[in-house]
This record gives sequence, C-alpha cells and structure tokens, in this order.
Amino acid sequence: MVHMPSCFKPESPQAPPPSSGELITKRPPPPSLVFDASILSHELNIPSQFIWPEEDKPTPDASEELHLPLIDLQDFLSGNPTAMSDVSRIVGDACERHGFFQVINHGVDHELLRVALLCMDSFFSMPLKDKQKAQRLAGECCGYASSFTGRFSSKLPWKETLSFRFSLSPNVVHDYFLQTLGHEFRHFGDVYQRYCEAMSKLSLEIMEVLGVSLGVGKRGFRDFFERNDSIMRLNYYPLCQRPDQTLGTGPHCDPTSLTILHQDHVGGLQVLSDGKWRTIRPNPNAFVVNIGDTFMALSNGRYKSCLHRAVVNSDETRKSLAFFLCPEMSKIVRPPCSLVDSEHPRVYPDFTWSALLEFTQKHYRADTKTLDAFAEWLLKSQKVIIISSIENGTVFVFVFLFFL
Ligand SMILES: C=C1C[C@]23C[C@H]1CC[C@H]2[C@]1(C)CCC[C@@](C)(C(=O)O)[C@H]1[C@@H]3C(=O)O
Ligand SMILES: O=C(O)CCC(=O)C(=O)O
Ligand SMILES: [Fe+2]
Repeated sequence: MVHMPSCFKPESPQAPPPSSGELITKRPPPPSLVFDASILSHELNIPSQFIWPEEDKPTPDASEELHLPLIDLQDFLSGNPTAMSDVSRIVGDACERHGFFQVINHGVDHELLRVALLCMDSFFSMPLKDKQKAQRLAGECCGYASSFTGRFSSKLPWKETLSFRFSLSPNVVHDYFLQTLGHEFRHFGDVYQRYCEAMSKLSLEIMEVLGVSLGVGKRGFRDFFERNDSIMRLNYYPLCQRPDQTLGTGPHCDPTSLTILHQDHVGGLQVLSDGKWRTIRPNPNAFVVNIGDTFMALSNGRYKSCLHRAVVNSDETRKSLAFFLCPEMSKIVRPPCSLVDSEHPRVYPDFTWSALLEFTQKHYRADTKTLDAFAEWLLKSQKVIIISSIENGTVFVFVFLFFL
C-alpha cells in the first residue's frame, strides 16, 4: 500500500509541472478578452481562443443517441431483494462499460428543480459586473467564472459557471449566497441550499446501489461519503453563432466521485462510447449519473470514469446543474480490501480528495487523463522531495525511501 506523504502542496517548490496535459496559466487575461456572451454572441465570428482544435470540434454524427440504462431508485430502496439485485446489476454493468446511467423516481421535488433552473436564468441574465461580485479567485473552485478567461489561454469553453461548496455545515449554501452576493439573493440561497440537500441525499442512496453492486454492502461506500464536502456547479451555455467551432465544456472525465446532472430541454451532453461521441437525450424526469475519477480509484479501477463533453448551439441558451459528490477533504481515497487481490492489484496510489482538487484548480486542467497525470505528479513530488532531503541530511532520506 503506497502511502503518499502530505508532500503534495501547491506551494511546494519541488513538485515539477505535470509532464502531460495543460498547465493552468497564471497570467491574467488580456484586457480585451472578457467573455460577455451578450456581446460576443452577436459578432460574426468568435474569438480565436474559443476555437477548439479540429479533432475536438463537434461533428454532426455525434447527434446519434446513446441510450443509457434507466434505473428506478424506489425499486432499489424498497428493499425487495430481487429489485435490489436487478438494479445493482444494471448499474454495475453500465459502470464497468462507460460509467453513465440515469435515475428516475429519484425523490427530488420537480418544483424545486424548476425553480433552480429559473434562478439560473435570473443570475446569468444579470450584467457581467454584477455576476463578477462572486468572481472565482485563482486556484479556487467556488465562484463565478465567465469562460475561465485568465485561467486558460486557449480552448476556452463557451460557458459561464457559478460553483459553490456543499457540506453538512448548516445553511452553508444559503450563507454563501448571502455573504457573496448580498441579502437580495437569499431566495437563491434557499433554493440551492434545498437543491444541494436533495442532491446529497440522492447521492448517498446511489452510493448504496454502488456498494451492493461491488459487493461491499449498502453502507460500504455510503459511510465514506456520509459527511461529503461536495461542489455544486451551475453551467450556463449562451447560444453561439459558431457552435461548430467551439465547445461548452471540453472533453473530460470528472475528477470527483459521482456526478448527478440535470440538463435542461435543450440537450448538448455527449459521451464518448466505443470511440464515438454520442448524445444523451434530455429526460426531464431523470438525472444523469456518472462515475468520476475519485470513485474509479475507490473501486480500484472496476468502474469507469468516462469521457464526456457539452456542445452548444446557435438557437438557444442551454443550462445544466451538476452536483459533484466529493468525500471530506482529508479522507484517504483507498479501495476496500475486498476489491484488491492478486487478480486486481492496486491501480492508483492512496491520495486525498483535497490533493486532487488542488491539482485541478492550481496545476492541471482536468481532461481525459487527469488521474494518471495526478498519480505521476504525486510520484514525482515524492522523488523530488527525496532528492531535496538528501541535501538536508540522511535520516530523512531513509524515511522517504522506505515509502517507495
Ligand atoms: C473538481 C472539478 C473541476 C471541474 C469542476 C469539478 C468537476 C468537473 C471539472 C471540469 C468541469 C472538467 C472539465 C474542465 C473544467 C475546467 C471545466 O470545463 O469547468 C473542470 C472544472 C474546473 O476545474 O473548474
Ligand atoms: O453541461 C453538461 O451537460 C455537462 C457538464 C459537465 O460535464 C461538467 O460540468 O462536468
Ligand atoms: Fe463533467
């Protein structure tokens, strides 16, 4: 079992840059480049920074639909052994293949979902300077971002986002809105506090399904996430005059554990399946659920965190609400012993979600190979610290060499 020393600190000078993938730029945006869709979407062309490489541009054939397994959560929660077995088997099969499935009878109030979407329209329709009161700070995952100008220098996504943390701390979301945007946003705070509470409850129920499907029991993963420290993200994709040249969200695997996504009626979510981009048709009664990198590590690689992206269109704005379930920051991500044996050796080293989150926020743009790049980074950090400790004396060296 490889224990990673708490060597991974973004301010640690030793850690070399990731050898692959895209470093997050530290440069502030050029003054001219601000993503104000109310202006940009009315120009003939789109700025070059939003034009993606040919191999990433959306193609018409991607409109072919991918039919995801649809599970009835109440069937599983009924406790009926046959229903529990059927649901967990369907989910397990999907998670071994592409990591995506859909959930109906999820128990989330439809009126709450409707109001959550309306609040998105209200927030993102505000003038840019008002939205920027919640501006995401460099290296932070919370706040408002208009296409991450200043964070990335190319392949900019055609979207605005508002992200905030959810945990069991009372009213944490409600207080975020009041403290960040002011008392006139307390209705938003109430709506998204209730929405995140509903998402957390649903996530833990889905963790029961995943626990049964992997043979660790209903509590096997649920207990790990009981006190989750999750991220709620509102994705707002303004209409775009050149949807063939850009992407709303680039190809990526979610670094988190489990994503519960509601996409509105417009559609645009695509999943890479059998080497082809396929569209997930919106279903207003279902949430799209997908495995993230952290749960892929927890399952010792049995369940897949898969590539997906979001495309935009020239007709109407698209919205999605993504709840990213994450464990407490300091919890060690380590698969249950029953998932590690001679046929299934450890795939990823121990790590904390805190370290992986910082990696994506301060050093590496989450993409198709985030977890591998992160594991490599951790190893390099360990080697680099061993080198620096040799300069500082011998006893320390034996300690780190022991962990190799
Ligand atoms: C931990 C996270 C980083 C991102 C938001 C959550 C889970 C998904 C990640 C992301 C959406 C993957 C694609 C790239 C990204 C930069 C984005 O387009 O928003 C990622 C998010 C982020 O780093 O802000
Ligand atoms: O908007 C969507 O449909 C997908 C967004 C997404 O994948 C994400 O935010 O991680
Ligand atoms: Fe995603």
